[in-house]
Amino acid sequence: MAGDPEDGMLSWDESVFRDEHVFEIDYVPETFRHRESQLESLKYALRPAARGSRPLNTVVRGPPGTGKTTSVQKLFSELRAQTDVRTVRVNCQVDSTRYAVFSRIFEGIFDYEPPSSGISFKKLFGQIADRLVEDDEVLAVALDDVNYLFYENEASDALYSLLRAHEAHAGAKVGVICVSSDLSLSVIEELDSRVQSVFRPEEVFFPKYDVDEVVDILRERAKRGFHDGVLGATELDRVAELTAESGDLRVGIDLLRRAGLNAEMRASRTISVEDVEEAYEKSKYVHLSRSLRGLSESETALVEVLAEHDGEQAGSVYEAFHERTDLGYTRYSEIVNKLDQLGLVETEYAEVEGRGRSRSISLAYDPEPVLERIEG
Ligand SMILES: Nc1ncnc2c1ncn2[C@@H]1O[C@H](COP(=O)(O)OP(=O)(O)OP(=O)(O)O)[C@@H](O)[C@H]1O
Repeated sequence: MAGDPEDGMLSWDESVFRDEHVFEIDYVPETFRHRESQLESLKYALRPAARGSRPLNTVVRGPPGTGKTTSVQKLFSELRAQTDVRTVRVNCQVDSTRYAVFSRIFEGIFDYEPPSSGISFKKLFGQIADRLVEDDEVLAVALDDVNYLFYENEASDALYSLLRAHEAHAGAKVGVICVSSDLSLSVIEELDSRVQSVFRPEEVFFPKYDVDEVVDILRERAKRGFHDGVLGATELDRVAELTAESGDLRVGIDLLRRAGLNAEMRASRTISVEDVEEAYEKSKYVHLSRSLRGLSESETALVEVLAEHDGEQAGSVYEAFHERTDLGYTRYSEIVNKLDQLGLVETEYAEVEGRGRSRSISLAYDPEPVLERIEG
């Protein structure tokens, strides 16, 4: 009977979870191992700020889910706790224009949002810089997922303003950490030459974790999140194997949570390999879900049209897109480029008899999981 501790079954008031929150996306882990050298390099770049000087600009690159954001957040919170350095992290997936980036910085410095209308960029920028000079404070800005600024063609303008802050406003000390998870993007080369001439960043690379590192990190997480004995070594190894396939630690964390829920569904006190395998059917799409969440309405519309017209000619895709959104070919092409850079679609130029070169577009995923996530 359920509830009898002898039969390994969970009763209603029991759970496999000690603390389910540790498997949530925004949880900042207490233990953060295997990123020692990257943290050292970032500290080196930020150290001048602690002395009241401008920090070194830095470009951080690495595939998704390799601890880039967590590293920056850890160091920023240390700086806030121990120094007067101002730190602002901007999520460029959400704030993907120069104006939006500076609005977020304004909010970070003044603790309230800038007026939503009628304030020019110049004024916004001026108020931020004046405040820094007045308070004699150094500002460290992390442009997280900076690749999104590139997709919107806003990266050069945003960086140019940040990098030249001290010229436009004497005494303003600003350093920038650009974080990119798009390895096909060479951050420095893609910037305008006027930006390149003032941008000589330190570079820090975050490689994928190997299987042993994943086991080590997830074991710790499981210890905090599950009760003793819930996750065995074999099951943990399977989770790590599946995680290392993509290299994204988020997959592993999501796997642990879902496998735990599956075990509870069976009213079992322990997670089985089947619970893990079943969980993977959903967890393997963690990256897809994240990419879809950051899309605008018209970008989502194109993904949806592609999923519905899977395998059809580019021409009919454009027509269906135009019908749904009323947008023209130029905007359509721009969106295709962005989805391509995000890895959501694959494009290929091919000779079409009698019509010259044309671009074929296909989804990088099966249509069903894509549609499920858009509709859900
Ligand atoms: N060394 C580590 N120890 C413990 N947890 C980690 C470690 N590295 C990453 N994580 C966890 O993995 C998840 C993803 O990490 P993070 O967001 O820092 O990755 P990222 O490289 O910034 O990813 P993206 O480029 O997709 O934004 C987070 O939940 C974080 O807590």
